[in-house]
Amino acid sequence: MAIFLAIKLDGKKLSQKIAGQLQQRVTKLKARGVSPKLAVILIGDDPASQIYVRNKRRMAKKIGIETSDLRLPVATSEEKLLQIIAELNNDVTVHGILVQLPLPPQINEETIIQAIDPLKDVDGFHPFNMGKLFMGAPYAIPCTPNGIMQLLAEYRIPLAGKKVVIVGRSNIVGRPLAALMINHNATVTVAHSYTKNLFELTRRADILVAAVGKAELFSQTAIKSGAVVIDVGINRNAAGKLVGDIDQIKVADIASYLTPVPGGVGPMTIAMLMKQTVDFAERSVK
Ligand SMILES: Nc1nc(=O)c2c([nH]1)NC[C@@H]1CN(c3ccc(C(=O)N[C@@H](CCC(=O)O)C(=O)O)cc3)C=[N+]21
Repeated sequence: MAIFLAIKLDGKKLSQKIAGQLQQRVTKLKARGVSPKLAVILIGDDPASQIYVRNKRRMAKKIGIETSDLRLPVATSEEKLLQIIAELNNDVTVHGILVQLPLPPQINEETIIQAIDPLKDVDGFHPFNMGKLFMGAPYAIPCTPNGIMQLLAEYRIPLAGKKVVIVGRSNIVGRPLAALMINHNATVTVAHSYTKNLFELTRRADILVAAVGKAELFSQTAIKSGAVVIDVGINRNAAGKLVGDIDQIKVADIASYLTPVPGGVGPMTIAMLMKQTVDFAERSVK
């Protein structure tokens, strides 16, 4: 039996390298009188969103991107949020707008996403941007899928003709990642909660992406020897420890490459958010 000791796909390290490159671009922009600015709106206290906000602010500071974090009470009305978005859309000093998901039940997610100016939509969730992405001509790209693609490129992992299985069909990860993988000539299968014989399917993947939010769901029997494994999950296990959707210790013995949790996809999501903000700021002066 072939025993691989998986090579770590180090998102933390790559995110720091990207931060260094962005720092230089920001310096140039500032010399031209443009200070890249990202506006973040957080409603309520979703735990994953809290981690995101904290790490985001830290990386923005390091790069020199201005952030304005707006924390609103859980009871905020849809009307109020729409009014704030309209102000940010019209504010020429703001280059990127991000509304943290999930939203409380009184606010319609689709209405909010459609209210954001597509040209300031750093998440890439607006139907304009999703449509462009699915047509193979993206403008803004959702940050987590983009981070995964950058990580695979950094480690020179080929995609053309590869069997990619994505587990999870969310608008944030699964669907846009499927579009990106198709654009890179992979053969893509998207699995979800109705998929039958899930592990039989995942065992055939050259590249497996787990984005279901179930602590350590995938172990050795779910993975082909030598597969590339991407763990998008952020879960707490019974002991309260931060774990992914992959049983990391067991899968490290058979995968060829594996993203750790933490330090894999998470930091790449933030790096891509920063990159997209700088991209938008540069486009505003070109
Ligand atoms: N509109 C919107 N866009 C999002 O992209 C979005 C969102 N809403 N809502 C919440 C989720 C969650 N999310 C995370 C991103 C990075 C880390 C992250 O930095 N993870 C570190 C955690 C390290 C630590 O524990 O501090 C890591 O994996 O290494 C976590 C969570 C983005 N999301």
